[in-house]
Amino acid sequence: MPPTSRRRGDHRNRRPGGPRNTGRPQDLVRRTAFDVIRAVETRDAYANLLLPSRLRDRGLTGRDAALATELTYGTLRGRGTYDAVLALCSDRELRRIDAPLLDVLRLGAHQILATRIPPHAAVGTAVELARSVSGPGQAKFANAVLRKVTTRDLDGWLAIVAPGDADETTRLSIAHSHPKWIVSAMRDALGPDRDEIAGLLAADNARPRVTLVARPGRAALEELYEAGAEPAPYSPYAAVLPDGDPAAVAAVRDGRAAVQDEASQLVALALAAAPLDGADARWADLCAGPGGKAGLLSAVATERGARLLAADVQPHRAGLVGRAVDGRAGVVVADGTAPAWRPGSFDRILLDVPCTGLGALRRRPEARWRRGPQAVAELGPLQRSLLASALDAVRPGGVVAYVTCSPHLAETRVVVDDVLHDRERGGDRDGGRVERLDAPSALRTVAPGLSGVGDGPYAQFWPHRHGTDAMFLALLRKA
Ligand SMILES: C[S@@+](CC[C@H](N)C(=O)[O-])C[C@H]1O[C@@H](n2cnc3c(N)ncnc32)[C@H](O)[C@@H]1O
Repeated sequence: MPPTSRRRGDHRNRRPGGPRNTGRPQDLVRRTAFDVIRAVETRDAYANLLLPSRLRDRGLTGRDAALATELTYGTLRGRGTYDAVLALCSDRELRRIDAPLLDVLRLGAHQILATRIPPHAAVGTAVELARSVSGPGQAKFANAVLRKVTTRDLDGWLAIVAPGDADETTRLSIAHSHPKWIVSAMRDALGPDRDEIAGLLAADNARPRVTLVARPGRAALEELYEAGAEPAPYSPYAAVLPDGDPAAVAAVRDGRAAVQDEASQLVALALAAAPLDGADARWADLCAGPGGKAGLLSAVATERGARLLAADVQPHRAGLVGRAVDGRAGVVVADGTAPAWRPGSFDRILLDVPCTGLGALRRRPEARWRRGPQAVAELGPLQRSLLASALDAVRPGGVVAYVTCSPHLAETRVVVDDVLHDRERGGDRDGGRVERLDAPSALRTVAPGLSGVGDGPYAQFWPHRHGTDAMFLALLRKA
């Protein structure tokens, strides 16, 4: 299949010289990376969802697929650093360069500065791509810019674009390719450990290991080990797949196991382990789509004689939850802020609210550029409303786990503290007192070796400490 499908006779928007498939796999690899990068920019596509289908469509497998993946992810992640370098190497301001050509330059800069591809090959293939995308004149321009990039290695460029005497936020932002607002937010979230910020930002740029969950009662860890997985450090149901395709593991294909970050497993397991007096049969997951945590929680609930109700406001995502729980939970399309259930209906509730996803930057390479700080403010009212509703929906003595895949304080402790403060003041809801349980202790009951998640009552995972996403957990018991 050609790199870019085009209807026969459709010459609209055709640029001089391309696109064309020369038949060389290396061209197809770079063209595939480029097309995914463009789709991320122009169609708000997600690289981790689009890339696998593009690889399949173009028949790229093995080393070619691995290279296309590295080039796509690396270019998207490193954009902040590469743009700073390209700005010095171009006699045109970056904002005056056509967006597709700028992406070719970023792809070239990534190959020159962060891969073992020989510089002349990186420049040559990028210039060919520029010719195909933008025409011969722009190819000359790309050649001039990228040849300048080859004059230094990455450290040499960093000494110029992110010098030691620059303001710290700017320096970290360029050196680790994170927008400045995220650097500031991460440093605030680290609090007293703020000197770990460089390690955290570096961890965001590292390829995450693939962690699997063996859903209890449905798959055993031994089955995953036999398929090449290795023991994982924390979760009793986790295994790490060092290489290979998770879809090649039979248990994953059957839905008895799944790809799931260890911190995501542990927050669900901590909810299940939180101390509770009285009835313990009705569990709920009020923001369940696409069903990762519901898949685990429903399996644990089934083993414990409890039943999970999993809800999501989006029908499509509720459908995915149905696949993950495979009959072990009720699944409904419901708005968690306007619940169809009566107050006090549940003994345990998982509330994994929509958030900026700043805790999962390792797995979503484009996410850091997609949203600005206003996204945090926009999500705040929904997060507060969902938590207030969840506290209404849990019975007195029951427990709510408030979870985010973001360490941003305005999405984590500030939301919890605000909602509890409102309830204490009487608010317009039932006003019952809420106790903050010690989340790190609850986590240690399921992962005894776990440390570094904070002194409580809240718990915060960190990629640079735990090799997991930066999940936040608050465990709240209604009096
Ligand atoms: C962070 S995701 C949950 C991830 C999920 N727990 C998992 O482990 O796979 C948040 C989910 O909340 C859903 N959501 C957003 N607003 C909601 C609302 N008002 N009521 C219920 N679900 C909502 C979104 O559709 C999304 O699927």
